[in-house]
Amino acid sequence: MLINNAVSNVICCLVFGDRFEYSDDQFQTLLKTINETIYLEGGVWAGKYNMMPWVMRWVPGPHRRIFSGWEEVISFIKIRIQEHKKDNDTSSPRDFIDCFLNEIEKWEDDTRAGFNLENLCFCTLDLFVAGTETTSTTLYWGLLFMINYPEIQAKVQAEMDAVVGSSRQPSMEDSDSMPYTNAVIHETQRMGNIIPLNVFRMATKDTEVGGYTIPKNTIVLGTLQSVLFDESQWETPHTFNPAHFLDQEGKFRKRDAFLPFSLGKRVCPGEQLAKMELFLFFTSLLQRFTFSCPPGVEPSLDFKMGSTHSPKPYQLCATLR
Ligand code: HEM
Repeated sequence: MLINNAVSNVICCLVFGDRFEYSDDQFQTLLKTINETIYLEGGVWAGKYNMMPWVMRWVPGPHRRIFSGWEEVISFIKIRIQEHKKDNDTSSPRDFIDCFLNEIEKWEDDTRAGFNLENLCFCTLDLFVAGTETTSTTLYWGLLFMINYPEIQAKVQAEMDAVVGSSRQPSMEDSDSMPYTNAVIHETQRMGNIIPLNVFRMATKDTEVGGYTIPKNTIVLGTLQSVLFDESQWETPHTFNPAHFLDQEGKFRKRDAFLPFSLGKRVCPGEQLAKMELFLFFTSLLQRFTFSCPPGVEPSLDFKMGSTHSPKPYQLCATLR
């Protein structure tokens, strides 16, 4: 929960202009709701609902919690928007909501521009949820890989000690001097494969792709798992191997098949922010702590599959370095 809250605070500052304390029970409950709802959305009950909504609407089951879950998050956002409306100073926007409110005012005569309160609510929801869940889940994978592969963790820490030391915090400027750590973070994203099926999209017009015709309104899934584990692209696709991102001299190398953020027009708009967060959180944690399995517990890479592919809850020991 601490990592989830810390990560969420980054996007909360940008969107709501505020962070939430680790002791804020209401916010902790909201994070749990987001977590559970995203899990349920990828489950079998949600699948049944999508196939037969006219029947499933009346059938009891966990799929009903998906609706109440999002209602809870939307209510939270609506309250924040109302608060912003009360004290928004158009000459000095504080955050995403203020900027959007200014655009609503600017475009009030043109309804086609799309700047209205409903869109503000759903754009805020997208940024808040996407910015919270994905980066947290990637960090859970990162720490899980570190307790499964302590020798890799030791190499990251050795690089950290040489480049950053222990008296200051790591910064993005250190990133280029830390190829091994960068390779480990990239390999975490590849093997963590947190959005294997990508986000569902729909063809807006008849389209030709690779000789196939995709009629208008067809739902399209550009699966990311197929590239992240492509046997023609990766030397050891099913093994956690930071060398995938290192050349002969140990320098960082980019790979064409590294597409956890997808690509094209709908590529993740949070890619750059997420990359910064992953580097800063991961390095700050490994600078201060060594992570290991609790005594008597066998390390495992068990996962659960909802809308995201995430590790099953696990315990770990954090020993101060
Ligand atoms: C490790 C972290 C992240 C991963 C792996 C990730 C991955 C993705 C992927 C695969 C998509 C779908 C792209 C497509 O449809 O082709 C997406 C969409 C999106 N992401 Fe991220 N994301 C991450 C972090 C973030 C962050 C921090 C934000 C917040 C700024 C964010 C905001 C969004 C939004 C708003 C969309 C929907 C964009 C649209 O509908 O056009 N993501 N992300």
